[in-house]
Amino acid sequence: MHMMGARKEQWVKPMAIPGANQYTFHLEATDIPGTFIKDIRETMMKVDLAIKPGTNVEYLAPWANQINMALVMTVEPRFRGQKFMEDMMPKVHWLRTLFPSLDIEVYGGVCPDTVRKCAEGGANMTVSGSAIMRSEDPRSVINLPRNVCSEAAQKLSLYQ
Ligand SMILES: O=C(CO)[C@@H](O)[C@H](O)COP(=O)(O)O
Repeated sequence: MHMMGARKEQWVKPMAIPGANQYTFHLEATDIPGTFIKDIRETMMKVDLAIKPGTNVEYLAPWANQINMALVMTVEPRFRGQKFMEDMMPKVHWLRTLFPSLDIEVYGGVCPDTVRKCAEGGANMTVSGSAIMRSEDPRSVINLPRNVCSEAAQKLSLYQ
């Protein structure tokens, strides 16, 4: 679950009870990320921490060892079909360098033309909405990130 609305704290247990297994919240939306992480962890869900395009990635670093995944948003949260913000890739690369085993996701405007940039930056997970819905071959759009991310991860590990 990627929670973008207000009062996300109140939804932790209602999401866990029917079976959600991961809970993504935005760093910008809480003053108490540590408490929130602990509350999610207690439900046995994975903890994922997201940052919006305007947020400095260094604010995420103190929490990186307590989460399962960092989500670097490449559009402003809200609307489908926005343009991929390539200038977010340095954030992904910075996180990958500091936290080599952290899952890093990119979300927003990810399509066959942009997925390689995400993977080369260091993302190992991507989310696509519009690209799949608009494609005449949605299966290939779904499969491509898996192949591209795994190739890029191999290359990145060769350079380390
Ligand atoms: O939900 C959001 C952002 O909050 C939408 O921007 C889209 O769901 C992102 O996916 P794409 O359509 O850009 O792939």
